[in-house]
Amino acid sequence: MSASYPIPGNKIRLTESFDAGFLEEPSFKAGSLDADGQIEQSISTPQQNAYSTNDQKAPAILSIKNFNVQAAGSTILKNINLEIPKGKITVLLGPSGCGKTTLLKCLNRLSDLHPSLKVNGKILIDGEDIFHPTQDLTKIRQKMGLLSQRPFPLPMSIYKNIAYGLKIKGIRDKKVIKEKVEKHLKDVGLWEEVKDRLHGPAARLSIGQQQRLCLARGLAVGPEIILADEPTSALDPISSRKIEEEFLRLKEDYTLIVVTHILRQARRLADHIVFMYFGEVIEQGTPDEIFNHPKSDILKQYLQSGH
Ligand SMILES: Nc1ncnc2c1ncn2[C@@H]1O[C@H](COP(=O)(O)OP(=O)(O)OP(=O)(O)O)[C@@H](O)[C@H]1O
Repeated sequence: MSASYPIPGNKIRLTESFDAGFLEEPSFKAGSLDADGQIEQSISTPQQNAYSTNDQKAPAILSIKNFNVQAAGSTILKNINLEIPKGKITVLLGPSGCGKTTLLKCLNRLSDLHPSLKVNGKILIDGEDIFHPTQDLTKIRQKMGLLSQRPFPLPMSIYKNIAYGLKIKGIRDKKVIKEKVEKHLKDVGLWEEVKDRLHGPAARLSIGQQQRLCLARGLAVGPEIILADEPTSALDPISSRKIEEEFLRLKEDYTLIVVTHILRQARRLADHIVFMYFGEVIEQGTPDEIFNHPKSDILKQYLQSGH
């Protein structure tokens, strides 16, 4: 894969776990920080702080204000100011290592799992700062569920995977659980495919089906916002399109923030696109603004590279 723009250093992978329903991953392991300071590079293009020229009527569900993340003296995210519109799909776009995943994981405070990350600034949901010391972390994570790159169904039946999410929400009534299992499987377009084997192991589903199951389990927790980190990267094209279709339907009831570096996926999904580079927001706007009228040279180069 060649690119005509410098790719940010990316020697550390994030593979941490999340306790509230969307995924159960192996525990976090951090390697050494890229020492060459590339991510300290400053971008000359000014950041646009308002979200979209065309989306300005959509209320913001999430406000990110003067938000910075540092690790070992290097800047990973620099002065991020974003308003995430409610009931829309916001896509975080940018080359590998530009900080998309870090930003996504700060939104539901998975950053807490990385003592090396120093965070400052504010992320407001319903007017409350999620980093305030008195915040209830469980509530934050219930509001914002994360769907990861690869599906991690729990080692139990399809039915129990969803029931697990419902139990996190405090639902115990068996009749209600049964109804909601069906509802959430329908929400993700999986019901017809699994209704005759609900008590079979989730692990026997295809990877694409497992990803939709994890999405359904996350929905059962009752989030307002769905965070998705390259949710189709492990899937074949047909399964990927199914996830995209479900996302487009889900935005009627939820706000989605999706990390991708697949340009065509961003075009298909996004109401609003945030282009990031070296830890900064370079440009943001509607797909038409970003793809047909890019302003900054770096975005133009990125689009030309086809990544
Ligand atoms: N816990 C951490 N400690 C130190 N550095 C980190 C940590 N987490 C991420 N980084 C660094 O921050 C930078 C941004 O990483 P991040 O995973 O957010 O980028 P990304 O845009 O999501 O990349 P990709 O598309 O490859 O997933 C990288 O250089 C990465 O090495």
